[in-house]
Amino acid sequence: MDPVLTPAGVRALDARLEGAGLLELAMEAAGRAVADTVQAAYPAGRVLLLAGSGANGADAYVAARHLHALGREVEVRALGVRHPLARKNRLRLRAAGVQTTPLGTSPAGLAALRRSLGAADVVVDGLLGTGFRPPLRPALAGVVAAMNAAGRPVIAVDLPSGLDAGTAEVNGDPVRADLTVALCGWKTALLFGPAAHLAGQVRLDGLRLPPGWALEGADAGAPADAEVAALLPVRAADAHKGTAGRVWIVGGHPGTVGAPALAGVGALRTGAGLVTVHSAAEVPLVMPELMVRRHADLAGFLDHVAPEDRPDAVALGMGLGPDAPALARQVLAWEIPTVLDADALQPELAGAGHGGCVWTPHPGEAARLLGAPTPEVARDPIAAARALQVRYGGVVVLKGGPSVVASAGGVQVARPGHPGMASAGMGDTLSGVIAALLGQGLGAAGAALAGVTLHARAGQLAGAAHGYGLSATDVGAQLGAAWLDLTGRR
Ligand SMILES: NC(=O)C1=CN([C@@H]2O[C@H](COP(=O)(O)OP(=O)(O)OC[C@H]3O[C@@H](n4cnc5c(N)ncnc54)[C@H](OP(=O)(O)O)[C@@H]3O)[C@@H](O)[C@H]2O)[C@@H](O)CC1
Ligand SMILES: Nc1ncnc2c1ncn2[C@@H]1O[C@H](COP(=O)(O)OP(=O)(O)O)[C@@H](O)[C@H]1O
Repeated sequence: MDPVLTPAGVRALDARLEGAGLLELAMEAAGRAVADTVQAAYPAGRVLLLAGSGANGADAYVAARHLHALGREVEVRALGVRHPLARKNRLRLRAAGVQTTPLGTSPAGLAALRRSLGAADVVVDGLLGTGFRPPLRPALAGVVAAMNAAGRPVIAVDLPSGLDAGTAEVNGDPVRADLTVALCGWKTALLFGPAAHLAGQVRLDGLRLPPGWALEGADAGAPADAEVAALLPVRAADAHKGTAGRVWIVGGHPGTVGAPALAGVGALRTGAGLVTVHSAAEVPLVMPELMVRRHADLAGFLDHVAPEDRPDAVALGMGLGPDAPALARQVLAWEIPTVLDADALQPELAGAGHGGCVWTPHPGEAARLLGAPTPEVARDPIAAARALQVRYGGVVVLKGGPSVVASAGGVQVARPGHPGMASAGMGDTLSGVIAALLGQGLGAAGAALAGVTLHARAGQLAGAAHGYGLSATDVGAQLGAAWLDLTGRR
């Protein structure tokens, strides 16, 4: 599990590393990782490294030393040093034979910088990392503008300078990186929204930490594929449809009858043994394996389901219309594993969740549930998911690219899917996927995390064939392959 760290989490980790005498080693590993990335991605040509005065700059000095040792032509332009390890690593760099040039911010200094940028084949941005507090001071804004105008490939150390690590929002005009080497953990800015677009391709590297060190102070965890795969059920050879999970989909309303059908496909393709769609509307039979039942009085039907006839899991709300909250209350009273989606995501259900339920809002629905503007949700999806979980109970999946799963046990950020998934019906499929996993015995948090991961993987597989023409049906068709892929059996 990789940690997702806030700036405060980084400071706490810093203090811990320093206390253990490991900070210098962490910096050495960080700089080396940056140098290796430069070498792998841009193996030839002149490297310009820009070093700030804090530890981010120190990492750049270390990277310069390693690149020099690899035989690369390096130029280092640096601000004054404030951090003791920046001073130490600058001395080491000089001792290794590389002189540094002051990074001036006056018109003459910027002109010199532009000449250096013009002569560089790749630029390393080690100006500002997690110690940056917005807004960017005007003196450095000129430096960043020159970097962006130069059009050279940029590799950022930890995060692009001018990005506030703790938010997905972009203020001002930060460095636009092609690659970012994240150190010791992910940051919100590297994962979500417009901030993440500025980081380019992100790879996590640096010092291997003792287990739990970074996670202890982390805002969230980002699980590896193997950790998610371990959650998936393994079916006995003599399993039958009655033991593989009986799932009900409750949704559909005139005009939105496709939504429950897509959820049904999602459930079938995620291994549910028996899937029945219950609707007040006429739902199309998109797969003959689905059972579809139309009810003139859906509430009355739910009222009269005997406990022994209830399914193993329910997904409710997809295209269900205005009666969704009342119907949700009926099903929640059964206290069986339940996914609540779309029309069931209403503020009046605050506090109605139980330990077996999963709420699956997208940012707009999350904003409605929190009574907050959507940009506030988008700014910090981890905080929003956590707030939703506290208010609604159970487990919350805040959907997006990537999705966040919040439970009483903590918050996890799943792997992202494919941008082609930004199309109608994708969330409906996901609700069926999660319900199928609940029906196969996973707990709510496990089903939510495994569900969004399978769904995202299926999106990637289908996206490779369909690009932006991706449809929820295409994603549904790849769910089985995604399962095999995630478990390494493909
Ligand atoms: N444990 C880990 O994860 C490890 C982390 N490591 C590294 O440490 C980095 C964090 O280092 P850090 O804390 O020294 O801060 P950093 O990002 O260099 O910035 C500080 C400088 O920014 C300046 N500054 C601030 N705001 C500004 C503004 N608005 N506009 C302009 N300037 C502004 C501020 O200036 P001052 O206020 O001092 O004048 C100060 O000089 C992290 O990103 C990673 O690279 C690795 O070494 C390995 C282990
Ligand atoms: N750009 C993207 N990258 C990755 N996944 C995405 C992206 N856009 C949307 N998704 C995924 O697609 C689904 C969209 O859900 P939702 O908006 O509820 O769709 P609908 O209501 O039309 O069914 C979510 O699971 C989300 O994670």
